Amino acid sequence: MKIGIYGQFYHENSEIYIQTLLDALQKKEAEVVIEENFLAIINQNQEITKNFSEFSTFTELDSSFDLFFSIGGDGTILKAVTFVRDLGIPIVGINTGRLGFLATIQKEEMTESLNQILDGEYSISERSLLTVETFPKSEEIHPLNFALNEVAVNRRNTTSMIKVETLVNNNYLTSYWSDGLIVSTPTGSTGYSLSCGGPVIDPQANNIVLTPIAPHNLNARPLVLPDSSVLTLKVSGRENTFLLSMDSRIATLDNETKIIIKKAPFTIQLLQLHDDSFIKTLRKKLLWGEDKRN
Ligand SMILES: NC(=O)c1ccc[n+]([C@@H]2O[C@H](COP(=O)([O-])OP(=O)(O)OC[C@H]3O[C@@H](n4cnc5c(N)ncnc54)[C@H](O)[C@@H]3O)[C@@H](O)[C@H]2O)c1
Ligand SMILES: Nc1ncnc2c1ncn2[C@@H]1O[C@H](COP(=O)(O)OP(=O)(O)OP(=O)(O)O)[C@@H](O)[C@H]1O
Repeated sequence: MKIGIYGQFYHENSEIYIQTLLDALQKKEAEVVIEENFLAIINQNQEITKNFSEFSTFTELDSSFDLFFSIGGDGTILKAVTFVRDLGIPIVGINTGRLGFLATIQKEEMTESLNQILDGEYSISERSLLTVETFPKSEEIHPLNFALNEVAVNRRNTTSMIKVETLVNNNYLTSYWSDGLIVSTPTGSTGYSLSCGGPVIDPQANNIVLTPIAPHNLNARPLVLPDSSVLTLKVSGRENTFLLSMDSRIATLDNETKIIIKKAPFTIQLLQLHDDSFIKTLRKKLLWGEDKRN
């Protein structure tokens, strides 16, 4: 069994979870490869007797890996996606962060969950992504021109609204006068899009959602589309530039840049324990069903 491990940060209670994971993998005689910066942080903070192999970029990973563990919160999982990309390696999120909406394992249930996973007792939740192309081409967005949660355009360095001219499959839809516009996947529908009034979309639904950010056109509402839709955006406004975000990554683009957003040709496999489900996550993380009247 060949395992990749990635984390962004190390804080007071990381040690126990990292050691628990390494011990469980050692018991299974797994080959463990740790992202080089994370390995350096671990070595600075805790005694590790074994010399682990390390990787630094996507190019050093391949489909021979069986699992890819992300130790942190959702932000760390989003960064882990930039290593795994289209390799089809199942991602296992261990939540040592705050919300941990995307995580597979909550730290309190780590040992039991790890045993199930290493015994193959899990399923895969396949998640669609979005890709972005711009004209003129922006080197800033490449090579990570994809997003698991959402692609968004936002005003930059101004309190003035931007205008987001939006076409769906080359048919003019509308121009959003707003702080910005979110194009979200089902996975991202519980992230930024939800905070801006977007709907929750089951990850198995083949949809995307356009959610405007504080739209001034008061009749503007989130729009759910088939994920086969190709979107063309063109931003203008008082400032000469605007922000394009892909999950946690941002780029500054010039007004009038043509942005093409469509479904990515690859998916991300999020590992899911047998007794977990999206519905259960809604209850656990968004506290659905917690109404005292129930
Ligand atoms: N106002 C907002 O709600 C807002 C603003 C910016 C970004 N975000 C989200 O944060 C993501 C980046 O995560 P980060 O940790 O780097 O940023 P962060 O540190 O600002 O945390 C954003 C919060 O959103 C949660 N989150 C991220 N993806 C989620 C998802 N798919 N479903 C439910 N909650 C999710 C994270 O757990 C975290 O609590 C973006 O992709 C975007 O979806 C939300
Ligand atoms: N800029 C930072 N500097 C230091 N530690 C950070 C920083 N950002 C996040 N962390 C810590 O690193 C861990 C992983 O961060 P990550 O962004 O993945 O999770 P989070 O955003 O805190 O949690 P979640 O995304 O699940 O709400 C978290 O426990 C968090 O406390």
